[in-house]
Amino acid sequence: MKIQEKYILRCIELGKNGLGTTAPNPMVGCVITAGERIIGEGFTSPYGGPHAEVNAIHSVSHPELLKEATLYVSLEPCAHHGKTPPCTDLIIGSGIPRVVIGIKDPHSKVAGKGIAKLKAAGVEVVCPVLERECREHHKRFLTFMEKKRPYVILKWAESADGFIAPEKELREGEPEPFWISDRYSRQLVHQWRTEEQAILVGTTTAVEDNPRLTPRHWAGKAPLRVVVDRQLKIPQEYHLYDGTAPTVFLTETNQLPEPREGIHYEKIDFSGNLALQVCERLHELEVQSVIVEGGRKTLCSFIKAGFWDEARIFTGRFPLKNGLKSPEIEGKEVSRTKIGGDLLRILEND
Ligand SMILES: NC(=O)C1=CN([C@@H]2O[C@H](COP(=O)(O)OP(=O)(O)OC[C@H]3O[C@@H](n4cnc5c(N)ncnc54)[C@H](OP(=O)(O)O)[C@@H]3O)[C@@H](O)[C@H]2O)C=CC1
Ligand SMILES: Nc1c(N[C@@H]2O[C@H](COP(=O)(O)O)[C@@H](O)[C@H]2O)[nH]c(=O)[nH]c1=O
Ligand SMILES: [Zn+2]
Repeated sequence: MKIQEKYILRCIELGKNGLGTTAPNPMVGCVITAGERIIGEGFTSPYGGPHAEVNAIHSVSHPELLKEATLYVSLEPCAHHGKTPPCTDLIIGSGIPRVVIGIKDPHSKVAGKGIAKLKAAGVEVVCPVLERECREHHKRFLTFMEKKRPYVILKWAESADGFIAPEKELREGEPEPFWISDRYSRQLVHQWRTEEQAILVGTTTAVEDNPRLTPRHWAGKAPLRVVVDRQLKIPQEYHLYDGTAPTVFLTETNQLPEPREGIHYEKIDFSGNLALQVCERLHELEVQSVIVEGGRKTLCSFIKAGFWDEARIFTGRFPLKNGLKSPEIEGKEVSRTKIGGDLLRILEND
């Protein structure tokens, strides 16, 4: 079979339309070709809706062409009944003779069963194709399945001389964030918040900044707010208790306040490795990705445990001369971009 890698790249582009809405489902893309023409395309609908293959097959306006078509898909089609029926059944039923798959699905309910089912029905299958690109695209889902923890994105803003917060004297008055990065970076951060399932901060950040942690400057879904609060010292009149987004407090205390809508408490063990405890609990809660937005102690506990995948670091234009040092981190720098007056570096944990 002649495989056209460009159609798998197109699947990846299509799949990106599902960023932030499909989880815990993967954001799959699918292209159907007949000869040299694309006759159908689709991507995963928001969670609970049809999968990419179903949307692509239903987008074909001349279904008789399916008998000679090739279906390209970034991830192995499912073979099990989940919230929707198996995609393999629809592919086989529609008479598509060839399927080109980016990568196998590690989900225990699929893991090769989709490919086996297609082959058993006489469908010609090719897999993997552009494996590196498909793994990068499906990194959140794959990390969750393979490492049994969410994909972890560390994020902070540091001054030109490497501080993430000024000295206490500069922060008199109401608790609120001290802005180091500029408004363009802030908008980008709000976009990122809509792309991940959860956002996490440490106790001191919650107490000193009274953050909202919502994506107010970008349209999209607010992530689950997760706050480390061992002894529940964050005042209940703070924004994290305002009910504007579901919020989980990770605590060790049994004395929980009166229940409030959207506010949940999860007990974790604070005696050991915090990052490990957090990752295990988020895995149980089916959270596939989390942005850790500080502060220093919290970021350092994830770095020390090696539980991070990306670090997104803004460097502002101005020095602070003193204050709280930014975390020390080693990783492979994959990009450097100017965002307004700031420099954004992205590191990967290699
Ligand atoms: N520029 C930026 O991008 C950002 C700056 N900041 C700034 O950073 C400052 C806060 O940073 P920092 O003081 O390091 O505090 P953190 O926000 O990281 O919170 C640390 C606290 O969380 C609790 N905690 C319990 N166990 C652990 C553990 N194992 N690891 C980490 N924390 C644990 C502790 O509180 P307890 O003892 O009560 O249990 C600890 O003191 C603030 O001034 C904030 O404004 C914050 C975020 C981003
Ligand atoms: N100071 C600082 C950041 N601070 C982070 O943003 C949180 C505030 O979020 P919100 O209340 O939703 O606006 C704050 O608690 C901390 O986690 N972020 C940045 O991109 N740049 C900055 O200079
Ligand atoms: Zn499916």
